[in-house]
Amino acid sequence: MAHTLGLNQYGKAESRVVRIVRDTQRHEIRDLNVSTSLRGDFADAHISGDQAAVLPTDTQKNTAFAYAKLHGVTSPEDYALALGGRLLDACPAAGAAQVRVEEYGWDRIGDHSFVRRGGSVRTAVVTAGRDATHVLSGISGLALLNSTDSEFTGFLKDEFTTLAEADDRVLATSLTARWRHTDVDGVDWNASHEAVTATLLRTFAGTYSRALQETLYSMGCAVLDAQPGLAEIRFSAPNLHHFLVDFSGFKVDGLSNDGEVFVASDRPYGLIEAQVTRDDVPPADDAWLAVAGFC
Ligand SMILES: O=c1[nH]c(=O)c2[nH]c(=O)[nH]c2[nH]1
Repeated sequence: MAHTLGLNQYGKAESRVVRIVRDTQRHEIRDLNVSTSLRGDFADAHISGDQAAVLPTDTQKNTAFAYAKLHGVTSPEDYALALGGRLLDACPAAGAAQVRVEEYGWDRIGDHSFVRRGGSVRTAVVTAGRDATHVLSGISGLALLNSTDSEFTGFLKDEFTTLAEADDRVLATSLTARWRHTDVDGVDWNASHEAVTATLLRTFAGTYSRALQETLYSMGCAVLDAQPGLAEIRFSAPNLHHFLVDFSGFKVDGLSNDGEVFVASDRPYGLIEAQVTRDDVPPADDAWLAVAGFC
C-alpha cells in the first residue's frame, strides 16, 4: 500500500524562559512560555530516518534561552520575531519557523520583587460551633518572586547531595496562607484581608532570605505583629525553582549568564510549610479540621 507523508512540523514545546534584567538595582522581569516549530522539507527524517536536515528540538530550546539574553525580551512579539528568524537561518530545510509565546505578567512590589498578575484566590473557612466560632481567612496561588537577596548555603550535606551552594538566586513561590482570627465580632473582613496581604507582600519583598523557611517565618511574625486580632498563620509554599541556564557550552563569543536567564521548573518542587502562632492564644484544632493539606 502506498503512503504519503502529509503535514508535519517539529519543535520544542513550553520552554519556561525567565529573563531578568539586572543592569541597575531596579530589576525587570519577563516570564515566558516559549514553543517553537519548524516546518519544511523534513521528509527524509520521517521516511528514511536521515536526520541531516533536522535542527534538534534541544537546539531550538537552547536558542530560545540564548536569545532571551542575546536579543532580549522587550515584548513577546519582538522576541518571537528574532527567534523565528534565527531558527529559519539555522535550518535550511525549514520553510517556516513558528514561535508561540505566552507571557505571564508580574507586578512590581519592590526593586527586585514581583507578584504575579491575577490568579490568586481569597479563601475563608468558618467553623460555627456551640461554644466557639472560628474564622480562617486566607489566600492561595499568590505567586511571588525575588530576583535577588536570596541565598541557600550552609545546608547539611551527605553522599547524595549535589546541590551547589547559592549565594544569589531567584526565590519564587505560589503561596497558600491561612490565618485564624481570635475575635469574630466587629471585624472588617475586607480591610483585614487587604492589610494581611499587604504585609505579606511587603515582608516578602523587604526580607533578605537565607531560605524560604526564614522568609515564611518573617512573614508570619510580621502579620501577627501588625494584626493583634490574629492568633496564628499557616503557610504552604512551593519553592518554584529557577535554574540558571548554562551558556558555557554555546559557541557564541561573549555570551555569559550572570543571573539573567533562568529556566522555571514546575516540578518537582520543594514544599516548605510552617505555622507561626501568637504565644498567649490557645490552639483551636477544630478550626483546622478537614482543611486540606498543611493549610
Ligand atoms: O529555601 C530553601 N529551603 C530548602 O529547604 C531547600 N532545599 C533545597 O534543595 N533548596 C532549598 N531552598
